[in-house]
Amino acid sequence: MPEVFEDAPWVRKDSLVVAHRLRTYYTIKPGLFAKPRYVKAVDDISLGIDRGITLAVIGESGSGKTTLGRTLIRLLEPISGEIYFDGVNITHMKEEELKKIGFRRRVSMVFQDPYSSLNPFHSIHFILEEPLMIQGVARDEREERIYKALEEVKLTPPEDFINKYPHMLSGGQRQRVAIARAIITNPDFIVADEPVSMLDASIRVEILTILKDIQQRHKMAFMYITHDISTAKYFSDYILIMYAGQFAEYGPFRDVIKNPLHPYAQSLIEAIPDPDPSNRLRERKVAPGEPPNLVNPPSGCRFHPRCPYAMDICKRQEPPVVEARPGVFVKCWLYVKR
Ligand SMILES: Nc1ncnc2c1ncn2[C@@H]1O[C@H](COP(=O)(O)OP(=O)(O)OP(=O)(O)O)[C@@H](O)[C@H]1O
Repeated sequence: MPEVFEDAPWVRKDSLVVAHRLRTYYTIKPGLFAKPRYVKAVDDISLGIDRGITLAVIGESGSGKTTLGRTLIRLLEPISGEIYFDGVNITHMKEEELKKIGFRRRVSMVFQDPYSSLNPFHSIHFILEEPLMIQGVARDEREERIYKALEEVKLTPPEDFINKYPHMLSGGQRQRVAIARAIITNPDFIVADEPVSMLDASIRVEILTILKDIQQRHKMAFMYITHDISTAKYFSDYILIMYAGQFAEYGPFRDVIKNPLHPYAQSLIEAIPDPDPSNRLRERKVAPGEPPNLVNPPSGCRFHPRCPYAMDICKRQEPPVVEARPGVFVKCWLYVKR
């Protein structure tokens, strides 16, 4: 049996990407002499992602998904907890060390906005060549890899695209270039942060299919961040539902979607549009109210002010994470045997 963390038994220690009790806070200084305050954007998250596996991270806007993704690839430094990548503790490594161990080559990110993520003054050729030059890849090999990456994202024939500039491409084509740039260094782990939310609905599936094909062909670990569960179904193996910077529910994707346990997960999943027209008038329970302020989150369970099942203990004490069904972990007092 692979070893798991005793206090986070859903996380295998030998996964490619491991986060253990991760906390990332932003510091805000309201004035020169005022005491700093902290936005608890990621507050005690543990997860593991294996090679060839996609974890969908779902939650409302402001729930800490982007902060989590950026922390895992060390664009941010956590204030506590640990991050392991391929067995190496990278939690507080300096940039030079991260480069030295090849971490920067082995991870990459696809951002939400294909309009601002590509430098408008650089040609597609340069955008794709730059990461390879930084790595010291020889010229002939660079050309070969640029062509291959464009073919992988189905921008073919590549000659039609390499000399173009981002403004000459559609939103979908730009996002394909962003994906090509993300995969050109052959990473082992990709964080895709809402990669299709700014694209026209008609091309979302196409882009998601490209991502899925690439992820499977190269057996990458993949983190797909979205607030839209219906897009995650295209390729997610596991799902982590976050609420207000914290863990709500984790488990196999289909299992959780079919039978969510956390009241927040239930309200999110109930809110997915139903393709069956006969169900369109069915009432859907979306949790009323707003997500909390993460500077001063509610006591106890952070979801209690919006929870239809809130009990006294939920207001007073933070719930532990328990295995409510085999393989499905929930941070909710409803499932704690007392
Ligand atoms: N640089 C920053 N400084 C201070 N607070 C920040 C910063 N970036 C994000 N936050 C806050 O941290 C919390 C989590 O934000 P984050 O962007 O990680 O959430 P998210 O779930 O990805 O939301 P979205 O889907 O809107 O991007 C929010 O309250 C946000 O306002």
